[in-house]
Parts: sequence; C-alpha cells; structure tokens
Amino acid sequence: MVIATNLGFPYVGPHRELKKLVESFWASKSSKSDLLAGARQLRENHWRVQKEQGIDQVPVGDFTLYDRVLDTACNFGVVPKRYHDIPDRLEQYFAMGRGLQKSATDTSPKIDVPAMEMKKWFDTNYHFIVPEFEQHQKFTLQEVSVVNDFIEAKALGFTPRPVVLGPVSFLYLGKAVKASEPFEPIALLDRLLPVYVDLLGRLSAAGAEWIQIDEPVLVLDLLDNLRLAYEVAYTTLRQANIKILLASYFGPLGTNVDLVKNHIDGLHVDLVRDPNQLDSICAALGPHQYISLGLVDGRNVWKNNLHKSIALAQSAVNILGTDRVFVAPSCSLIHSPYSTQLEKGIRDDNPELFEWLSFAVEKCAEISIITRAITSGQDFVREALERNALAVETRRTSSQTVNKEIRRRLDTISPNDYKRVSPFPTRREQQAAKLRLPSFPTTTIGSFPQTKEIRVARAKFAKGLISPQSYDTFIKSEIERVIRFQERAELDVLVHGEPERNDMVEHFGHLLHGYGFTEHGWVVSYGSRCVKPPLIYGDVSRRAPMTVTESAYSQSLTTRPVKGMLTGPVTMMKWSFVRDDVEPRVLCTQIALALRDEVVDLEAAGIAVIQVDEPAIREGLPLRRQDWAAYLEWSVGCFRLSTSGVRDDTQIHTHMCYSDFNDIFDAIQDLDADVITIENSKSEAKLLSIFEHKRYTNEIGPGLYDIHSPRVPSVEEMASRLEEMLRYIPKHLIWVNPDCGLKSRAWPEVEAALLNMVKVAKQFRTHEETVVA
Ligand SMILES: CN1c2c(nc(N)[nH]c2=O)NC[C@@H]1CNc1ccc(C(=O)N[C@@H](CCC(=O)N[C@@H](CCC(=O)N[C@@H](CCC(=O)O)C(=O)O)C(=O)O)C(=O)O)cc1
Ligand SMILES: N[C@@H](CCS)C(=O)O
Ligand SMILES: [Zn+2]
Repeated sequence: MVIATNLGFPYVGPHRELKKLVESFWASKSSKSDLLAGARQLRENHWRVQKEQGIDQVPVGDFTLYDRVLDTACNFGVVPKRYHDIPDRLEQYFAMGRGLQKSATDTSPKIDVPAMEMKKWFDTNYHFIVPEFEQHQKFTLQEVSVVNDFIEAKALGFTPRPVVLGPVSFLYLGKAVKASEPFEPIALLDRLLPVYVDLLGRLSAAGAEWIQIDEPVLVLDLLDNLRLAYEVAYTTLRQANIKILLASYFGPLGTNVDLVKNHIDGLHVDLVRDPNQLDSICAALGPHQYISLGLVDGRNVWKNNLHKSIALAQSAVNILGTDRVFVAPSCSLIHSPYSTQLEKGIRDDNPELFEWLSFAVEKCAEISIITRAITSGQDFVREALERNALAVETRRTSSQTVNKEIRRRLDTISPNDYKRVSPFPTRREQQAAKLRLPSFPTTTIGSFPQTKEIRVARAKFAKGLISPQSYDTFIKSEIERVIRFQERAELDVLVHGEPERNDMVEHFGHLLHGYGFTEHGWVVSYGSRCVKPPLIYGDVSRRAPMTVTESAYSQSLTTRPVKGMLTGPVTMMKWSFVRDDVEPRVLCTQIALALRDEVVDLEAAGIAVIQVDEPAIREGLPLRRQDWAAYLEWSVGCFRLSTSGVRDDTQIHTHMCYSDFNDIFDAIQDLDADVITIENSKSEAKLLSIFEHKRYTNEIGPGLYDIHSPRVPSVEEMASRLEEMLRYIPKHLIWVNPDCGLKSRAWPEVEAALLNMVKVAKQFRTHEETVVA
C-alpha cells in the first residue's frame, strides 16, 4: 500500500499560538508548566489535523520551542561553557537561542551571555542556531523530546514517525570553536555516532518502526571528507533496529545518489525542485528500499498539479510496486502558512486567487488525494481532481497575471541602466563634499522598535477603527520621536525608523501591483519571530511613489541626512511566495524597475542617502556551485538596475545580514553600492577574514553588535570589535552601525546600545586626531 506521509508541520500553530506561549513565558507572564502544557496541546492538535486530512504517518520531533538545530545540540549535550552556569535547562536553552542578561540576586550571581550565532537554513528565510563544537567535544544523550513526543503521539492513537536531524548535517552546520589548531566538526563524527545509535535504540524500544533522518546536506556539492563521513555514519546507524528513511530536500541529489544506495531503508527526494531525477533514483534503489516522493511543494503556496503528481507517483509505483512508496511534501511544511481556510480576506476580495492557493493543511489533503488516486484509483477522487484541474487551468490563463505594458518596458532596458554615471572614487568625492560626515560615521540599519503601540495602531487602522488622518498623525509623531532620539544620540546619518511598515517586504508588496496578501499566512523566521510573506501572482509594477512622503517628512525635521529606505528586488522576491509561471530573473527585473523609479523619486525629493536592503541575496544563492554564476549575474544586475538611476553625489547604501558572505564577496563588490552595512558581530569576524585576501574598495559598516538579542553591548566590547576591523579595513572606509534593524528590540535597550555605539565612534575619532597630531 502506498502511504501518505508528512515531513514536518508548521509548529507555530494557526494563530501563532506557540509564539504567544513562548513570549509570555519570557516576559514572566506565565509559568514553565503553562508553556509546556500549551506546547503539548499544540502538538496534539497538529497531529490530529494532519490525520484528518488523510496523512497516515505523522511526523513527531518536528516541533520545537525555539529551533530544531538548537534542540539537537542540547539533546546531545553540545552546550558551550558560557551557558553552564544557568542551572535551569529551559532557561539555558533559551539563553543559547537569544542571550540572557540577569542581575545578581541574594541567591544567584549576575548572568550576561550573548546568543549563539544564527544562520540561514539552506536557501530559506528560516534561521537556525549554529552549534559550537570543541575539539574534544563530548556528546551525551540527554532526555530527548522526540522520544517523549513519539510515546505521547502513539498513546493518542496516531501512527507517528520520529524525525531527527542527521549526524552529517548536524556537524556540517556547526562551527569549530576554541581549537588549539583548526579542525572541521565533521572530524567529531566517531564520537557523535554512539549517541545517535543510542537515540535510535530508544525510539525502537518505544515502538518506532521508521525514523526520518534529515540530511539536507545531500543536495550540496559534497567534498570527499563529507562523502566518507556519510558512509561511516550510515554504516553505523543501520545497525539499530529501526528502518531509516533518509530525507534530502531543497534540490536534486545529483551524484550523491551513489552514496545513498546502501545503508538505508528508504530515501526521500524533492521532486518539486527536480522531477527528472525520479527515474535515476528508482534505478539506484536496491530491491528492498523505499522511496518517499516529495511531490507537493513545501516551499510555495500554489495548488499542486495533481494530474502531474499522480503520473509521477504512478511511474514510481510501476517500477517499485505499491509497497515501497511514500507520498510526501517536497520538504517539511514549516516553510508554508497554516491553512487557506483562515484567509477570508483573499476569498472575498480575490476569489480567483484564493482558488489557486494551498497551504500546509491543504497540502496534507493533496498528499492524501495523490495517495488514494494510486491505491484506490482516480475515480475514487474524481471530484477533487476535477476541481484541482480547473484551478490549475484558471491560473494558467488568468488575465490577472499579465501586464503587457510592463513586459514592453522590460524590452527597453539598456546596458547603461545597470551602471552609475561615474566609478566609485569619483562618486565618493562628490558625496563627501555634499554630506560632510566625520570619520567613522555612525548610522543604523533602518527600523526602530516596533512597539505594541505601533502594532496596535496599525491593526486598528487596518480594521477601520482609526481614520487615515489619525494614523498619519500617529506615524509622523513616531518618526519625529526617532529623529529626535538620533539627534540627541548624535548619530550622523539618520533613519526614519520604519514605523509605517509591518515588515520590510510585506509593506512594499502592498504598494505594488501583482501582489496578494494573507491575514494569517505566518511562517516562522527565527525563534518565535514570524513573517507573513506576500504572494506574487502577477506582473509587478509600482502603483505610485511608495516612500517619498515619509522620507521627505523625516528630512524636513532635521539638518542631518536621513536615509531613504527600500527593500531590494532580490529580497522582495525571495521573501515572498512567487509565481512559478515566470522565470525568477524576469520577475526580479520587474521589481527592480519599480524600485528604480522610487530611488529616482527619492533623489528628486532631496534625499541624499538611499539604502536598498538586500539581505536575501546570499540566501538566494543556488545550493550547487554550477548554478551560482547565472544567479549572481541576474541578481546583482537587478540590484544595480534599481540603484543606478541617480546622480554621483547621491550615496547608495545596501545592507545584508544572517549569512555566510565569503562565498559571494566578488558579487558584493560588484553591487557597486557606495556603502554596505553587513552583519558581522556574531560570526567572530569570520566575514572580515576574507579581507586578508581580497580588497573591498567601497565603504563598509560591519555590524558592531548583535541586534537579535535583548542584551546591551558595552562600549569596551564594541570598541574591541572595531579595533579588530581596523586590522582588515582601511579606517577611511569604515562605518559604525549595528548589524541589522532594531524593530524587534525595546526602546531602553536600543537607546543604551546606540549611545554606547556612538561613544565608540567618538573614541576612535579622538584617537585618530591624537595620532595625526
Ligand atoms: C530582517 N529579517 C526579515 C526577514 N524576512 C522578512 N520578511 N522580514 C524581515 O524583516 N528575514 C530575516 C530577518 C528576520 N528578522 C525578523 C525580525 C523580526 C520579525 C518580527 O518581529 N516579526 C513579527 C511580525 C511582524 C509583523 O508583520 N507585524 C505586523 C502584525 C503584528 C501583529 O502581530 N499584530 C497583531 C495585532 C496587534 C497586536 O496586538 O500586537 C495580530 O495580528 O494579532 C504589524 O506590525 O503590523 C512577529 O510578531 O513575529 C520577523 C523577522
Ligand atoms: N531596513 C531593515 C533591514 C532589515 S534586514 C530594518 O532595519 O529592519
Ligand atoms: Zn538585516
């Protein structure tokens, strides 16, 4: 029998229940037992919903209170020493994720620990916590939630399938620390494997027949040491008395398929990213191995083309028979919003668009329909198939998706549109003369605290409970507050604080044609933080100027320069759910043109510094090197297209965060932004080490402190970071700034941190003057 399965479910809940539970616990408004009971209830609800949609085997272990990679580290005792003094396990866990600052009490000493590093999960907008491994790392199996969850789900009558992150991916995603000599974490595999064997044994003893082991590294270009590690790992793990389903996703296996022929009982493959790999995978499998067909797109929101998926499933069944096939989403559904059934707004305003959509709950139903079509015949699901075929066809032929004028404009773009008038040195002189900034100029990345008051005002305005005039007055007062604070703090290049924006992508989507929006389409981004990616379903163009009013107003309040603030074309695209009927480069070019018009309008309105954020450019880098050049050519091109319409004396900034940038250093240079502010504070200056070998010629502000933690950085720690940067970057190119926007922080932390940061810049200026004198 073909079996309907799932790889992971949106654990945050239909209404972000988990976020509320966790944040209430952090704010000491609820107890640990409230948190754990709420989490348990959510898990149970999710198993039930999946079963109701027809999923036979539900995943357990896909749930987390903060991050699954962090869970894996804690489960195996990989806790860096700086957290050892925190006695409570849960408090220690959250401290690793988000840092902890606590004053001393009569019974406990002061605690001040920063959060661990956070990085992008492959090519997604999800961030994981980077495990830290010491050279002589010891691994010990702790109490593991996946075992408890399995027992819990089984007792409730579900057929649970435990899911864990595999040993090769776990080590690969981590970093080596405190080593007397450099080592790669994968060298720790022999020490790690016994705890995995132990874990598999515990699951088997609890009655698990299958375990899903996620090894997403298998879709990367693997060096020989990792290939060898894979062999060693799975030769060892297969000794456990449990069937192993090895899950790869986000890309084709390519030649790595040779690795997975042995040692496992089943293989999950992402057939959305590459349906053509099916035949070669089936051919590579041994006579007893299963295939799990990743047919339903876990990374996008469009209804599945059930006709095509059933045909693919049928071809697998023709080769392997019905008893060795699972039907599944392409990857975990955590990257998908919860359910279209919550989206009454789209259903009423754009019923045609509504009919094209499928979120996690509906995707489970699609998996079940495909499975039943194979096991019971297509007649059994005829009605569902007919409805689906209609939706697929109306999307293909809809007049909502094409705008001929935009398509014509694309044809008029010339090579000069991708270039600034003069090279950077000339521009730099003109900008310096106009802006007259001190050395070590200070700035921030754009957003200031999105307070409860701002969110409530926005929610009320959306519901028509406050008038546009009152909302406008409120936003202006927020902008003025931010400007006045920055003046007081003596920052050099100011921002307006982004109070009018719910999110840097969703906000702009509302101002563009071709975008649709959900009310509840939350997807977790990191920890408890979620985003609501808009849906791009049609050709994109600007409705009207998008930011000129706020920027001009902000500039009118001060004599210091205020940065215009836009989200770049690649990020606008990557952080949205995108149409799949148009090439990414075409869609991105449409967005770039809309932004280019905005940049030019900002300049005309007297804005001398304009920032176009591109944090997603690195995350969009294809997972295989062979695809990098083509991607970088169009993505860098789109950034340049959006920013090159201005005069030489207009200073273009860009900003990037939460990624490994070394791979794309040349592309960053090629963006030709006058200034880049870039995350650096948590990666122990790894970013900067590249400057030992390569010269970055434009101005750069490597973030001085980590904004995603509530902890306030001291003057001394930021000064030592800046000192370190001076080893790599000439001082006349350096800017002083935090490593990302401040929207998720509270005002007291922001004020304290920025005042400290400005002190640091001033110290270095004085130091410089002293040296010159
Ligand atoms: C820079 N980052 C971003 C990424 N992706 C984006 N799409 N946007 C980004 O900015 N990826 C990389 C990083 C990730 N960083 C963050 C940082 C912070 C958040 C965050 O704070 N998310 C918020 C939700 C933000 C939002 O859209 N807010 C809306 C709705 C707010 C809301 O909850 N409203 C209430 C009603 C009002 C109330 O009572 O509070 C409701 O709907 O119930 C808004 O401000 O209007 C979060 O809460 O998680 C995300 C990624
Ligand atoms: N301007 C945005 C960039 C975040 S990556 C902000 O400050 O929030
Ligand atoms: Zn950022």
